[in-house]
Amino acid sequence: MYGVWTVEQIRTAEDRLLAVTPDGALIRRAAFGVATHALALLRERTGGVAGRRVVLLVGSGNNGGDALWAGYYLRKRSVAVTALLLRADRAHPEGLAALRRAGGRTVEVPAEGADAEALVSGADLVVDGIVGLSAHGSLRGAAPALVAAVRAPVLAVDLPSGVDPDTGAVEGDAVRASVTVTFGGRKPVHVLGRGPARCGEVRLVDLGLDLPEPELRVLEAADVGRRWRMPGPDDDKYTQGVTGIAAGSSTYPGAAVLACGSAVRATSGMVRYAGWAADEVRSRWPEVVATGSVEDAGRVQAWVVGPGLGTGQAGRDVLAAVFDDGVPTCVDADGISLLAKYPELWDRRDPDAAVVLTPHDREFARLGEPLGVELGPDRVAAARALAARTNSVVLLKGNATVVADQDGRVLVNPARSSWLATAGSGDVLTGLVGSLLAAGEDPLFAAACASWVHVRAGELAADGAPISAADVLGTIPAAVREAVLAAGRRPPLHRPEGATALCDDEPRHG
Ligand SMILES: NC(=O)C1=CN([C@@H]2O[C@H](COP(=O)(O)OP(=O)(O)OC[C@H]3O[C@@H](n4cnc5c(N)ncnc54)[C@H](O)[C@@H]3O)[C@@H](O)[C@H]2O)[C@@H](O)CC1
Ligand SMILES: [K+]
Repeated sequence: MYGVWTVEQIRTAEDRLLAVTPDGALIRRAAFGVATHALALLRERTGGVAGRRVVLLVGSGNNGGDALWAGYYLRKRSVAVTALLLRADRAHPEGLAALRRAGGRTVEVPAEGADAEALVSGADLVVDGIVGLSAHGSLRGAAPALVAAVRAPVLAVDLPSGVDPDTGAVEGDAVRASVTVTFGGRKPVHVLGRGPARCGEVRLVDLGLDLPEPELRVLEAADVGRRWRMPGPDDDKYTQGVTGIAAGSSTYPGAAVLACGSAVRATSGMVRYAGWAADEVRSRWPEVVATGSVEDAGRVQAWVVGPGLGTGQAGRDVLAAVFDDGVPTCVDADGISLLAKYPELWDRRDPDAAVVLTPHDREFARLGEPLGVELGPDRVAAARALAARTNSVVLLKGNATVVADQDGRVLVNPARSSWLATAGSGDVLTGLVGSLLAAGEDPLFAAACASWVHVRAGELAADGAPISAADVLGTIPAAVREAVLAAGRRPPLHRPEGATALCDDEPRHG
């Protein structure tokens, strides 16, 4: 798990450190880190560094100062450095002097006697020091044309210019980097919105900042693997948590089949189905105990309700019956629309039983609007507000998934590809959330671990080509296995000490 700090948190910590460090020491520390990563990139892409052409795009603040100082360090390694000054009158004076002293070339933009765009397109590496933490809005002035002329990999200083530091939003022209070198701690731009796609690989340079509790956290494979419920020698199908799925209809049986399948694949606990698609579920997943109604379903430790349920009276009755059961519940899709349409359903909910809501943007708006919660560009704030207002965990789907709980804790799962944007994908996610809730997981982590496995299973299934939601079901065990192994956990085979451990569903020989 790693932390993500807001721009304000980082600035406060930087100011405290600046007050007790010699003038310019911090910026040189940051710039040295940039230069180190730039050298590695050059070596990787061109096989060397001496004589390679690096162009610095330099804006008016300390971000440009970082780039200029990095240029100074690159000159020490005989790199040919040209700084394009977008605001020559406001370029960082010490950085500029240092680069010139070391033999770097500086060109004012618009360039006199030099074609700035040609310089950019002839570079082996471009360093983006246009704007950093003080950025507002998209690229402007000469910057868009220069950025469009780039042919080489871009190393972004702190963040890709043009991307909003606190939300990752991109509203116009913005840099697309191969590598982003950031300082002190990761910021929201590195994990939210369009940020991850624009940042490329994010590398962190330690500045020795004394940081508070992070605003957001990101789960990694090992965090998910540490929490995943694995059967022990005393477990049976009931003790691992029974997941109930109330989804699908005669019109939409697929939602039921997918949600059941994902719960079946995610844990070895039992799965019950209640609804109008019992025949379809049984024929696809014989291990599911399928009945026609929630009342007949038998005991479950958590419910999934909503996908394919419809938004009429019949769906309303199903949601009411699920709430009456008083167990942790994941409400998705039509379930969310039902809550928006029949707000009195909230009264049926046991306030002590966790609810996880998994809306996409339109469902969020439908539910949030009457409650006075708007979905603006700050998706973290929106998810937090809806979680507090509904006393629930809110998993807001999107390019980055934001999971917030009623206490203000937030976990983010940045997307690494977009293959999961396919029909039925949400049903798979819901089944995962339900199975983790049934296993007794903390609802915030149930939602976030489900999202991690969902994204990873999608990546494994896609492997560079389009996939169906059913394909994602197939790779859930591989994603779980990856997480469990990353956590260094022994798969549950109960083999004698010293024997090679295999996961249960790996082929065994001999
Ligand atoms: N505070 C510190 O000691 C440290 C700061 N560091 C660097 O300093 C950066 C922050 O520097 P600054 O606060 O000076 O500000 P920036 O360099 O981020 O921005 C400078 C100015 O650019 C202008 N600007 C805003 N949006 C723009 C846009 N879209 N296009 C063009 N210009 C725009 C604004 O007038 C802004 O004040 C960090 O991102 C980091 O790179 C690092 O050197 C680490 C240490
Ligand atoms: K930048």
